[in-house]
Amino acid sequence: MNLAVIGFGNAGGKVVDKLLAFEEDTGRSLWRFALAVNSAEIDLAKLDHVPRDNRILIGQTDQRVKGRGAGADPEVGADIARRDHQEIERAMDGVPIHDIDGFLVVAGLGGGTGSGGAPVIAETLHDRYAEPVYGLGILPSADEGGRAAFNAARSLTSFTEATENLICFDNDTWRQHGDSVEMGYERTNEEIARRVVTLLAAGELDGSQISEAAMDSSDVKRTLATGGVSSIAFASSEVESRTREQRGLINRFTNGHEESGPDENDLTMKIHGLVRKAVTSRLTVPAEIDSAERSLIVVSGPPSEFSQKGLRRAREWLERETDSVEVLAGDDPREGADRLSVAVLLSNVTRVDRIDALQDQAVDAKSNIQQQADTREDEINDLITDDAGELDPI
Ligand SMILES: Nc1nc2c(ncn2[C@@H]2O[C@H](COP(=O)(O)OP(=O)(O)OP(=O)(O)O)[C@@H](O)[C@H]2O)c(=O)[nH]1
Repeated sequence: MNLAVIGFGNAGGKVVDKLLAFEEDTGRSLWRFALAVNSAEIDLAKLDHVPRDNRILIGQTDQRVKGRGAGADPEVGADIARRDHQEIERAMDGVPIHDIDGFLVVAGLGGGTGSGGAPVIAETLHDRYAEPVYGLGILPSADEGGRAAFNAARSLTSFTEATENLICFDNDTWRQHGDSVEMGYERTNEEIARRVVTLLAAGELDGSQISEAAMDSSDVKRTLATGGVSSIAFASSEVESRTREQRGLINRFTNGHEESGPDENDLTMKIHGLVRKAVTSRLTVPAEIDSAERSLIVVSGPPSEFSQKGLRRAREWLERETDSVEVLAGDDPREGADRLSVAVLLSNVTRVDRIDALQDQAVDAKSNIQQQADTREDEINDLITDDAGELDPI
């Protein structure tokens, strides 16, 4: 696919930066336009890959923001996104609209700018362009507290409604003991980029080789066109360089039509095994896979490692596991790649415990926030006046 990507807020910008870095490192070219929008000047300055002219500071004239962020208040994030929409839209004029299959809006949902602003910009894009708008929403980890859960649960509803599909990534699931916050984010952002780029680069028109079972961007679009929330599974294995060269040679002699031979069974098992491994290991957000409406398998790597039989078996296996006939599978040839990677999109998953838990935490937080607001004025009064009311203020 070819996409325009927009990062909203601090996490949104950092993840977009990583998506661009991963694209560059792996010789892909799926991002046809990248924009970072934030209310904190300092966060925009830290980005490495988003071009300077494509970094937009919003909310500068808002007294609550003044270039320093939305203070984890999504109402502020939504307000400034609405108020400064013209500036954002002006920047979006640079999108090569005839060259893209859709938009991807990225944000962390636990804060203010991304949580409130991303659904607003998704809706604006939806109204202005015919191309589909997808979301990538990062859920806060449980230990970030009630306010982050409250923001994320509210944003999840509006972001899902404003997009064709919201791919979720759960920080709680990917947290590791011993990581500092920044180190943890650096690592998780790389994991996000690996998964999202491997999945969405399939079918990109970049002049690279087209294989017999090549994934088409319309397949990816169809799988994403369900509405709701999605999760990505991923696994990869190293390609031994000698084997790669040997297979490449055989492929050249047989014009890529090698159907059987001593290696064919190995390749079939390898691809089938990788798909099983991906789906049974950690997903971007843990979900019951048989609740997915549609799925898509992308196998990416050197074409000498591909096996159509392996792909077919993997698809049949996933159809059984998801109890659905809506499973598409294809490959994405990357000559020279040193890994064989599999990304599986589980689209419109409806049983996601982590989202239920986030909503429970948000409901508790809402009643705490309400309770504290109700009693706060009395408590302040109690503190600043004497018990018997004998003292007069000056
Ligand atoms: N995976 C990942 N999550 C992040 C990162 N930075 C922040 N987050 C998550 O994103 C949420 C929102 O944080 P930010 O993006 O900093 O907030 P913001 O949208 O800029 O909003 P304000 O700071 O209130 O203006 C946090 O609650 C974290 O859960 C990151 O680099 N990677």
